[in-house]
Amino acid sequence: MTNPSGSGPLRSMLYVPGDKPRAIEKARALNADAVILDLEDAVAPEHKAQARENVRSALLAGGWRVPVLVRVNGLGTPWEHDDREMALLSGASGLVLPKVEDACAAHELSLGRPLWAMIETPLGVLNAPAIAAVPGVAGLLVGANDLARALRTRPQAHEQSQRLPLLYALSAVVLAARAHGKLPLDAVFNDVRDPAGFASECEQGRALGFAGKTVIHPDQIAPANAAFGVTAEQAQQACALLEVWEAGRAEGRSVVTHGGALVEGMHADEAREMLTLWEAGQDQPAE
Ligand SMILES: CC(C)(COP(=O)(O)OP(=O)(O)OC[C@H]1O[C@@H](n2cnc3c(N)ncnc32)[C@H](O)[C@@H]1OP(=O)(O)O)[C@@H](O)C(=O)NCCC(=O)NCCSC(=O)C[C@H](O)C(=O)O
Ligand SMILES: [Mg+2]
Repeated sequence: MTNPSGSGPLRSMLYVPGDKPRAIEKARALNADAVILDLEDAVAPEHKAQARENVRSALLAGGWRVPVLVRVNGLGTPWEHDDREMALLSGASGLVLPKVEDACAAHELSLGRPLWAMIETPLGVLNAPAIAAVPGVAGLLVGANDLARALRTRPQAHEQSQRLPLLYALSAVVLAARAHGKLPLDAVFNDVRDPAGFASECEQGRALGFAGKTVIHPDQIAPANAAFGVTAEQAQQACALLEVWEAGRAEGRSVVTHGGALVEGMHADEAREMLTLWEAGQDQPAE
């Protein structure tokens, strides 16, 4: 799925701690489809002010190839006002607001810049449809660490069943976002030294309907881009399906078969969407 604040895909969104200037500089050359400069949970209270200045400098310096969002501290914290002002005045592509629990919070921060609402509390999940409906909200990001903590679930204890304790919430976020034409982005995978686990979680996220994945380490970018992107083979299959579909339509048919399987209008739409994503992916630098 493509990015509402730009034209590219949003297969991967990389969190970068605002208090790590080296990581911020490194992020410029990485192939994530968007970068989130984080002022919230990755930054200790005593480093908040310095992190805000680092992020301000990085934004004002410019030269970013992809949208750069700022995750501000939450409403009601001592830092939220200064974070928000800095992000808006320094040219951030959008804001990420943590722990959004209702539509009012999203309205409050909807200031003409795309807003990405994090759903990471039980109330946030229950109110996700109203939050997604706020016009300035571009998408919903799942915060599975905070959510698991708040729900007292243990997703890791269910490795074989793949996030079973969170499945209801994950699907609720996808449903809410999709119902309002917004983008759902899957949660981070904490173990940066477990590529197999990460790939498997990406596959699950894609199957659930997420448009992409939030990531925390450079090594997670390429696998996320692959999992949420379109392969050359898939693009070829989409072209072949569309050929069969168009030929059927020219004969006045609205149902055809391709490789023995039913093809209707929604399958043709899906194939067109895949080709759009494929073409957008071709504009990105090679992995
Ligand atoms: C997870 C990490 C702490 C791992 O750090 P470390 O072991 O030091 O990583 P490496 O030594 O493998 O790093 C290799 C090089 O890559 C750079 N690097 C690492 N991470 C990033 C990054 N995110 N962006 C850019 N560059 C990065 C290092 O600087 C090394 O470079 P070099 O020095 O040139 O060799 C660490 O990866 C990290 O801090 N990740 C981000 C953590 C974060 O942002 N957390 C907050 C967002 S997630 C969240 O809050 C969850 C959500 O809210 C929820 O509730 O679930
Ligand atoms: Mg969180």
